[in-house]
Amino acid sequence: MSERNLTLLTDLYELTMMQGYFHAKDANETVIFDAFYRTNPDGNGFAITAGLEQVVEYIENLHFDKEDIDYLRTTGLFGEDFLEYLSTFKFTGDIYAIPEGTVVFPREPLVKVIAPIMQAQLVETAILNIINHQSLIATKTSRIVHAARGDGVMEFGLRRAQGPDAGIYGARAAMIAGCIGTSNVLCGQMFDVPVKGTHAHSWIMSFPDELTAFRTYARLYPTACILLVDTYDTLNSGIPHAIQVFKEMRAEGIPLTFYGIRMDSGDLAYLSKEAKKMLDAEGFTDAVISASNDLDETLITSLKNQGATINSWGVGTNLITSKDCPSFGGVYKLAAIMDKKTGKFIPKIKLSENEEKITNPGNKTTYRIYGKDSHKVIADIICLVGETFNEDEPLLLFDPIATWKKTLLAPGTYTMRELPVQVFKDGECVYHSPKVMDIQKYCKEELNTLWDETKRLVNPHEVHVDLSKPLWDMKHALLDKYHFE
Ligand SMILES: Nc1ncnc2c1ncn2[C@@H]1O[C@H](COP(=O)(O)OP(=O)(O)OP(=O)(O)O)[C@@H](O)[C@H]1O
Ligand SMILES: O=P(O)(O)OC[C@H]1O[C@H](OP(=O)(O)OP(=O)(O)O)[C@H](O)[C@@H]1O
Ligand SMILES: O=C(O)c1cccnc1
Repeated sequence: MSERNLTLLTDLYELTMMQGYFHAKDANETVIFDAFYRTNPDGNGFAITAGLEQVVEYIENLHFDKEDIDYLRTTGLFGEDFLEYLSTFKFTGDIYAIPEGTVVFPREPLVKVIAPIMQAQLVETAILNIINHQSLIATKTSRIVHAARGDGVMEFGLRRAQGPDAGIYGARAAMIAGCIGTSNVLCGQMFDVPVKGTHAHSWIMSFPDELTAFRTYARLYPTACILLVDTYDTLNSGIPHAIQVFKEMRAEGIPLTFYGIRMDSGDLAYLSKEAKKMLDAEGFTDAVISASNDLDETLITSLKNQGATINSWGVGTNLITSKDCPSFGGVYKLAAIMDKKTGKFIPKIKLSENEEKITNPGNKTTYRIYGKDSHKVIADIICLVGETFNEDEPLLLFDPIATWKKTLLAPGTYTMRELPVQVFKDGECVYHSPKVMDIQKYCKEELNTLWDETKRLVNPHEVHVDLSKPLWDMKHALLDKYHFE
């Protein structure tokens, strides 16, 4: 997969603009673009950024093959001199990004591209496509995992994903955000993540009777024996038959290490409580009681509140498609253009009637501020590259819109961490993507830095993302300039 050439995975306008820059402008003009999003998906209090490894692969493989150029010629839009230029095209710029699995908030540059304008423009679409998709699924998964309150959540969505890529990379994002395994075997192979599963109704239906189906499965997979109990009658047939098989295994001295039932229909709260009683009565107190059937964070929360005894969750459709929030609104905006004479960046701003949509200009970075004792996030601050902070001095934070709202952090009460890292330098990758399970561990630590109030699923407490005074001043100088011009 890493060999895939995704160079033409772009919107046509990126290429027509590129050709325009090639002819009409200095094609080597260095610019800065920021990829960021404006609103957390699903009304969540944060997002989890994901997809950087695939962005790195995309940038590393960026080149126009002969077939790509031949195809572009057929559109009739591009001149031979431009097509000739494309034949030697490669990415030569710098990229900074917030590592995968990090908790992020609106307006923070997740990826910053500093490159000649033709290169920086071309990569817009693919970067957004990759980051938007995986960050969406990672954020959705973190909500589902949160609702499960420590129970394992398995990703079962491949059959319902919007095509193979959404299945593979969605499962990757789900693993980053805390699933304990995926049913997607290709994802397991590609990213070295645990693959897990039970069996389908067809297994039961293919045998003359349920008991024989269960016995056969138990003999084949005694150490991972989760039996699907709802094919015929959960309480009167499925669970009694499962118990009978577990008893037989016990009598034969087969260790019951990981065993239990899965329910895929009916009232999961009622059925799980009944199942627990029946299993406990026979001494199977540690049996797994797993459930699936169009689950999501709301249903899992409801089932928990109803006292369901489910301790393992299989979630497919609603997770892999992020069904109730199908897009992550990441955008890619020009933030600065380098003045060739001075080598300094000239900040650029996109105006809007909607204050939230006015972009933050300049060459920026983001710092996270933590309470020194609590180690929890206090706020984030977007500032200009080169600004320095001293944790032994007071730090004044102010709301960038309602500027009278201020917080003064006393010296020694807070710590700061810069979020983005350098990923490409002069076109060379200088970043090593961690393994997915290591990103999952890091993501868990990240979630631990949030107060519960920010993690709640409905009306979470908002973490403020402020601007430093120099950035705020720069932004407002530009706003004044455009207002008066
Ligand atoms: N106690 C419960 N409280 C809230 N929702 C539940 C409860 N039990 C099940 N559900 C959810 O209700 C939805 C419909 O469940 P239902 O029992 O109707 O499944 P079903 O679609 O009839 O089953 P089948 O797969 O056999 O068609 C599913 O999303 C399921 O997860
Ligand atoms: O419900 P989801 O969250 O999407 O989880 C995946 C579903 O896929 C399987 O069902 P199957 O495809 O056999 O269809 P079913 O819904 O009719 O059981 C499984 O039994 C789950 O119900
Ligand atoms: O292994 C399972 O139980 C499974 C896998 C995919 C979809 N539904 C269930």
